[in-house]
Amino acid sequence: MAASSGGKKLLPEPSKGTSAASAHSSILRKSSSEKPVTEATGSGSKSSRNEDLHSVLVTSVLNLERLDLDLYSNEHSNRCTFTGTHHWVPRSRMLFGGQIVGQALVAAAMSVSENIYAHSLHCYFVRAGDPKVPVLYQVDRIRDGKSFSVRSVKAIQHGNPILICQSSFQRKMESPIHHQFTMPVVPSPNELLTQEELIQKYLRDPALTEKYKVGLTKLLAEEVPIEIKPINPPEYYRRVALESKQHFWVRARGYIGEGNMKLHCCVAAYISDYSFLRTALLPHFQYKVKFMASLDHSMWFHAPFRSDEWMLYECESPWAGSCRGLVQGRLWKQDGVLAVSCAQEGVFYVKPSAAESKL
Ligand SMILES: CC(C)(COP(=O)([O-])OP(=O)([O-])OC[C@H]1O[C@@H](n2cnc3c(N)ncnc32)[C@H](O)[C@@H]1OP(=O)([O-])[O-])[C@@H](O)C(=O)NCCC(=O)NCCSC(=O)C[C@@](C)(O)CC(=O)[O-]
Repeated sequence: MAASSGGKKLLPEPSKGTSAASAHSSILRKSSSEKPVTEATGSGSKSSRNEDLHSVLVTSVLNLERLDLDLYSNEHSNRCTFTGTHHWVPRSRMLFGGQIVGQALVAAAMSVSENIYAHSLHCYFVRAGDPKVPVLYQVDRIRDGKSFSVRSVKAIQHGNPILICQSSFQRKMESPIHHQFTMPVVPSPNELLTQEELIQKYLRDPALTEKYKVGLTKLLAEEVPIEIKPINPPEYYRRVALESKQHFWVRARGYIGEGNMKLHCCVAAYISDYSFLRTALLPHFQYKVKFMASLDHSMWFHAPFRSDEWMLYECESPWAGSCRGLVQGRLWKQDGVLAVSCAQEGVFYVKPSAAESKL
């Protein structure tokens, strides 16, 4: 059940001084009781996706259990992970950064009132997360002002912080000052293959070497809870220096439903870390990664969006050096509205790669 784990309803904590009764409904509960939504266009046509399907990101990966005031655990979603509902754990075997960021935002959002929304977050990944044990999320209520509230969340494992995340929430406010860049012109999602279809296409290449067949088959077996449609994906076997830019359409698998902006922000936090850092590696095909990890992750939420509808993820890396790389991203709605901006720095330790062809 999206709204509870172990039977406990996940209610945002009553802000101090107000009774639990006035606490707002869980940031998860609304989505599970919502009627299935029609497709992205909202055209009222019957959804072409399975209407009983809930996004696994909502029903487990971002589903926290309340242990005490401002203290949560992801044990339930971890249990799901260990009961075979596999969630994406990167090949680096560290706990996926996007999952910890998304869960930290869920925990922070449960401590603020319903009528204010996340507008930014800034995190540091200070230790590698252990996918084999639960994560505790400790929320510190830094300040509640008239228009803004600030929270600090510590994600803890084995008694040590693995992530520190500051987030800020704002009451809805209108302003005459507004501008945004123009969305890049790219093929629409229905003109493109999914990541899985692309891998199937590569695997049908009779000239592909066994080694790459094994790697691609492993990639295909990963149950990534995100649907991805790369735009102009590099030819898998071509070994050329590419510009440090990539675009792909992304959306959460399954539906989440209208109107639960806090939840869509948490899902976008998960999605934004997928393949983000690799943008900085695109020009450097002649090196093989020995170790790679995100050091920090920042997001700014500009306008309402649906993380279960196709969004264009525009990623670029303006700089890399000193074993670090900076990546910046923009999530665009299909109607051209800039919904989210992201930035992240990562650490890379590399070695020259053997100049073997994949064919
Ligand atoms: C970032 C650190 C590691 C810094 O912490 P630190 O203590 O300064 O770490 P370090 O620089 O001393 O070395 C850490 C490890 O890097 C390797 N290493 C070290 N130097 C070299 C070298 N010259 N050449 C090759 N390898 C090297 C080596 O394995 C070493 O491990 P150790 O030997 O100490 O057990 C720490 O703060 C940390 O682990 N933070 C958490 C990072 C994290 O978990 N990020 C989120 C997950 S990563 C992610 O989700 C993105 C990803 C990976 O999925 C991207 C993607 O897949 O697309």
